[in-house]
Amino acid sequence: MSSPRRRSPQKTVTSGSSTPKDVAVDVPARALPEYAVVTHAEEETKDQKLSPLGLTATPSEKAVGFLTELPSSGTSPFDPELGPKVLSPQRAKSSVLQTTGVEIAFHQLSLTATYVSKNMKRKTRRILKNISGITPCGSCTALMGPSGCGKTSLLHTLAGKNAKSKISGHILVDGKAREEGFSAKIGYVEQDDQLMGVMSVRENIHFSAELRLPVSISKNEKRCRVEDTIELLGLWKCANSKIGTEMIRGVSGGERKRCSIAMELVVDPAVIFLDEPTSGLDAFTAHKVVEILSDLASHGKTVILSIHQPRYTVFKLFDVLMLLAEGEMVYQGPAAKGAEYFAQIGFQCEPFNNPCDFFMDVVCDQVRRLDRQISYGGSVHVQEMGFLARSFKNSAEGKAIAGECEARVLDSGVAVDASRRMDKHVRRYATGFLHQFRTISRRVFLAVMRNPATSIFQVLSFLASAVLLGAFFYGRLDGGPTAMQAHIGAMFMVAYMIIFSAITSLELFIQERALFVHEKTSGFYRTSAYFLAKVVCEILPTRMVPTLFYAVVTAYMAGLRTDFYHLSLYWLTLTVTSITSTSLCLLVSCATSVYSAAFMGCGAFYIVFMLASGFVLQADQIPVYLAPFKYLSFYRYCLQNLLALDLHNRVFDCPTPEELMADPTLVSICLPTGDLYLQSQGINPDNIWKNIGILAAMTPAYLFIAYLFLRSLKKTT
Ligand SMILES: Nc1ncnc2c1ncn2[C@@H]1O[C@H](COP(=O)(O)OP(=O)(O)OP(=O)(O)O)[C@@H](O)[C@H]1O
Repeated sequence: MSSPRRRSPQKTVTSGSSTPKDVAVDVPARALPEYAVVTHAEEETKDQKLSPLGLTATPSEKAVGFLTELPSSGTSPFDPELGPKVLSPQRAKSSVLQTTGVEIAFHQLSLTATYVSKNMKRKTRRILKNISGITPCGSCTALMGPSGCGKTSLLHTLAGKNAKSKISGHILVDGKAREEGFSAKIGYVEQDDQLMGVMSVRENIHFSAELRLPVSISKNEKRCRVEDTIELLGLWKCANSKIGTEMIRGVSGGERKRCSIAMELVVDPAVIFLDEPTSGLDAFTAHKVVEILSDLASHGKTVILSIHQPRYTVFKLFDVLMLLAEGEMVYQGPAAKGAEYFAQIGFQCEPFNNPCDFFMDVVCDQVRRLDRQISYGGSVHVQEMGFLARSFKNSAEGKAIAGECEARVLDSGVAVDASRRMDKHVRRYATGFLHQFRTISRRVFLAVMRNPATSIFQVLSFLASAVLLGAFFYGRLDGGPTAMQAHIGAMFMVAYMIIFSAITSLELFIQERALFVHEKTSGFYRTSAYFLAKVVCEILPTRMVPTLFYAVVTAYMAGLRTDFYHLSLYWLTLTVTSITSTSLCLLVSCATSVYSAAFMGCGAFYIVFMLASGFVLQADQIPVYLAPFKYLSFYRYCLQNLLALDLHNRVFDCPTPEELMADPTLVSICLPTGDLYLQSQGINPDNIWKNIGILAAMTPAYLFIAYLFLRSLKKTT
């Protein structure tokens, strides 16, 4: 695509196919939408319109001023389906459209991230540079700009989701500092849909309602809200369909996105933030999604979204456009007036060019030239650097916005930088710990049951390995001359399989990590409630039940002791070992989001614990500095128990020297009694409960460290 041509300032917009390319004519833009300035007197009439969602608009409190020029209603010239629909009056009273939006103003807002560079040096980077802006109440504001210009960072900052970066400047909500509990008033839709794949659309929305609506709202009312949201977003056809996972076919991309919006809308927020809600959607679906958002704005909600180069029919739906480049504001105002503004500063939009493509060409061209000059080591020409940002700052529009923002800050009396301190308190939970724990537990339990990887495959894989192990040792664990070696080998393998099978749990948490971070930062629940529910409803049952099958099958097939005492202690030892090794996996998966790193980390721990167990190398052969691992080795405690249970009071028929002479294949480790072997390894058969106690005590220690890691998980910006 060619670079946009910069010309001397003109106040007109070129238009029409018959107009020669470079001639400016005085006609209103051919494809720019008609805009109507809304006054309070007209508002009543405007609010009677039927929106594309089919709702009768509720009175909205549109701000007055240049930013309130809202698109007039009307059928899209491009899409006949977008015309008004007639609906029953009941739907006009949707329970999720009760809260009207708020105005968000930000003044001199800067964001500086600290990060560790490739050469391990601590560096800082200014992502947003002293920008000011206003998103009026009941408007649909689009943040546009090239990749990396700071759209997501601005969304995060306004939503109070920036946990690590340094923020300076002011953020005002309806002219006041963001108050405690601001997060309860907003909805934030991430770029990647954060939904529970094994749950249905309705269940996902219900989960959000259960946790984010106060307990004072009755269950019935919550259900009504869920149904209203489903109705409003046109999700009734797929309401009972699962979202979908790698193994379960689910709903379409557009339905997923609408479900994500529904999860936020169900709490009736005043503001909805959306990070690139159309990414990955086809043009028609993207249009439908933005149409819904625009409609929510016309019903009073404040909608702020980031978007990449939308097509014109989508662009027409935006009320306010904020164009960013390199962390600076290069245009802000009515979306329809963008082309006019750029013409004023010398960039002319060609006839039939999509204004969005044009804006992006202008901005990207500046960024490209900057990049080129920087990468060739040349100095950046002062005129070019920040030309667009400077032009906007000096323009009448830019000055008007800066003036408005400053006036709001002065009126509010909020001290400088107060917003950063306040960010720590914007999150407040709508429900208590017990309610959160119950609701999350229900979801975790359902997810475990519905996910074949945690339910049927888990049991089948334990059964399969038990049958295989049993088959190898079938008939070998008698009291014959070679049996002792077989007994030791069998116990060694049983412990090995139980410990290494825990690695399957790594993936489960890593997959859910982004969902957890989203829900945590959106104020769904406390980390502790989530963590406890995960341990009680996922880790415990998915380890206890399969190990029961494993214990029974291996004991009977291999010929271990199967009386109640021995079998139950055998199962208990395997269960606590499995839970402990799974806790270690959880710890590692909380510490890193990279699956291969977590796999290697866990594998390394298991190997070290095996080597330090005293069965591979004798205890006194382990280097002193590695000796502490002996005490942490759950492999050691598990194997000691398994051997004690199997070999204590067992007698072996060892070959005599004569028999060995006659049949050299009988050469093997053989002691006349199992107790002699236990003694040689320093295993006390009376320590079975002690070992189980030590294994059980390790679990909370690992879980506590995992919980601390989980608590520290935050957004990276
Ligand atoms: N924690 C951080 N440390 C260092 N740099 C960061 C951090 N967070 C964001 N950035 C950088 O800040 C810039 C803006 O990031 P941001 O995600 O806001 O851009 P964006 O406009 O949303 O991009 P895209 O459209 O590609 O999603 C990027 O160059 C990004 O690499």
